[in-house]
Amino acid sequence: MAVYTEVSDEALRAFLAEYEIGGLLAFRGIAEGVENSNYALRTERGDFVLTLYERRVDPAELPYFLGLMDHLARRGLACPTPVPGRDGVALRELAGRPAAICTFLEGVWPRRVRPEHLAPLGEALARLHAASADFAGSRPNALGPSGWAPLLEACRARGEEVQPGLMAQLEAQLAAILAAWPRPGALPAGQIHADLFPDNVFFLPDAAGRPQVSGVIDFYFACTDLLAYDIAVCLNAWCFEPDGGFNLTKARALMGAYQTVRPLAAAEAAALPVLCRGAAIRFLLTRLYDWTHTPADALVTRKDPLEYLRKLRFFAQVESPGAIGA
Ligand SMILES: Nc1ncnc2c1ncn2[C@@H]1O[C@H](COP(=O)(O)OP(=O)(O)OP(=O)(O)O)[C@@H](O)[C@H]1O
Ligand SMILES: N[C@@H](CCO)C(=O)O
Repeated sequence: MAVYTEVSDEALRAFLAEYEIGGLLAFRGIAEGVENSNYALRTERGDFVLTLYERRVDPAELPYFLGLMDHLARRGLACPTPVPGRDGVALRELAGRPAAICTFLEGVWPRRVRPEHLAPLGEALARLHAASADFAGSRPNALGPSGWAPLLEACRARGEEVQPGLMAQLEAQLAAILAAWPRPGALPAGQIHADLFPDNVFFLPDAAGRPQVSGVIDFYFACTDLLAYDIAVCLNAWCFEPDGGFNLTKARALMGAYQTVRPLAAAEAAALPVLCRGAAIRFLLTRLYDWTHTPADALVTRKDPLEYLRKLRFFAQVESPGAIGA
């Protein structure tokens, strides 16, 4: 489910008349994703994705997201490129919602992550960081360290229903993470994706059958924060096996390929364990919030918060960055 706003054939044709992308041949709602309404469009000029921005996206932040995608695409990163209308404006309105059309990216995201995915992922992430170095915009990370305590409070009333004792554990973990968090200015910062999970990275095989990144999507959590925090998000999202075990081979492949493009400073490598704990508690808390605030019969699939409690515990006992591939 991710078509909250229905668009009639007629309204879409009128909307497309504002663009120079040819006449509409076909369109369909895209079921994946939970935040926004997405439609795949085929026009006389090719394939596109139409997004109508829904409740959780602040319209004032859309110029940052679209500007960043445009900037990265111009620098050769395979990410959706916002398509402007005839008047040069990409952010428009359709069916009462802010809306934009972006280029369609080929490829599929890995349902099962294999070690071969990690090097192309690491290289793509480092290229994203390098390519955004001269991007002029900025956006504070609303889901960064200063947002975690308020999120925890918002979960307090019902968090214990998920697991008894959970809130006390999270409080202790959060206090330890915040105490060890890098001071402002201590590590390189820039534009980060901040949600680079497997379902946001498309792959296609090269001539030898090896997976290559064909697209990075969903920049709607992107923000200005520590670059190494993006690596920490990936270590959480890509390097654990279904049985809960941490896969060091995957982590090393990710880190090694990242560093062929942007070598980590010693301070970044040293901070990686606490950044991983921070990333784990971020996804734990947003999942816990959704779990405790979304009715069980809602159309949206709730994600398991406890998966991230296990990851948080793993990273809390890591003693050296080498144990997680740095
Ligand atoms: N530019 C694109 N090219 C090809 N497919 C795309 C593109 N953008 C989105 N999609 C498809 O739409 C689906 C949903 O997109 P996306 O992940 O951005 O949704 P969302 O609802 O905004 O975010 P979330 O994943 O956070 O719920 C993707 O899984 C993908 O199948
Ligand atoms: N990727 C996130 C959802 C969007 O932030 C998760 O798996 O919890």
